[in-house]
Amino acid sequence: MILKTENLSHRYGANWAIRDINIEIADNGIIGLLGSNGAGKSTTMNIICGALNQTEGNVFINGADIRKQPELAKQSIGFLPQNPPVYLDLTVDEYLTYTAELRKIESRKVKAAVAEAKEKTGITHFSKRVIRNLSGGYRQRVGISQAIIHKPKLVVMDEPTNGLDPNQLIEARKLIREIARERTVLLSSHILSEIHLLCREVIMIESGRIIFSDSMDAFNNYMQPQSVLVRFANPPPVIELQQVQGITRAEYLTDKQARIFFDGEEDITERIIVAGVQRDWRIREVNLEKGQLDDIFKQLSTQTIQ
Ligand SMILES: Nc1ncnc2c1ncn2[C@@H]1O[C@H](COP(=O)(O)OP(=O)(O)OP(=O)(O)O)[C@@H](O)[C@H]1O
Repeated sequence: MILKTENLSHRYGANWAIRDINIEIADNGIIGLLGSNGAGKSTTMNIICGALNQTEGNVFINGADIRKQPELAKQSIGFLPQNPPVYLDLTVDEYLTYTAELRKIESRKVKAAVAEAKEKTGITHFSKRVIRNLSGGYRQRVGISQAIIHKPKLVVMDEPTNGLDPNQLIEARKLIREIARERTVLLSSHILSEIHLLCREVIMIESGRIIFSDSMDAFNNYMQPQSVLVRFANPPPVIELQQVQGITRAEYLTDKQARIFFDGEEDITERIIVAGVQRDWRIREVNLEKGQLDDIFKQLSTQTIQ
């Protein structure tokens, strides 16, 4: 097991930020920690990485208890915090050499480790550049370099794609995917589509509790289309629409356009069109509505389905 948390709970003063977070990750790939601002993502990640002491519960990294065997546990984990801890006045080489030493990499192996981390993140050509003079995207790559310099089995990244411009975003996703080929990446985001793009599994956290934890495929089941927007030139009454097999409910949004809800019928558009032709509804437009990501987010946030 690469990561296991047992009933992880933390409070700041009197307020619980997270309660009973249980996570088990056994395989390589990208796992997403999804939650809105203040849901408890950073708290969870900081504890997993040993940067914050939990109030209750346990964290095991590759079998080692982060509290009882911190050095052993930290050999298997790399961390990219929300604000990467890069020293702006150091060059890339100086900074990575320093982090390699912090990671207790043997001195004769430091140079090779720095070179490899730079190569993996595509920053070799900036080796002598002072970090202050790098763009945000490249500073972040330096942050990722320090997170992988000791070749950990698990890399934790707190909102790694936040604040990047569209080009940097594409590059960052590519890099994260490459890094995850040989290890596990646990990354957080408050953006559903980001998790959707990158992750094999998703853990959703809201108000400090896990409300969903399963594969991205299982999550996608919540995004099956459930409604269809239909525009008619000759709109029928709702009651007539509801006579079509599979339609559970219908409502008019304008005098010509209706939102029609259906239940598990894959060929619903065909049925509507056939009925429309038979009954002269004169259908002008049919659009399947996939459950909006934000709707699912709200739906899951208000019910516990784990
Ligand atoms: N140092 C702190 N002292 C007191 N309360 C805190 C502290 N850090 C976080 N909190 C509170 O704990 C809760 C969880 O915060 P956390 O930063 O873990 O959430 P998050 O999901 O990472 O959100 P964000 O994306 O905004 O960082 C929030 O209610 C937050 O206000």
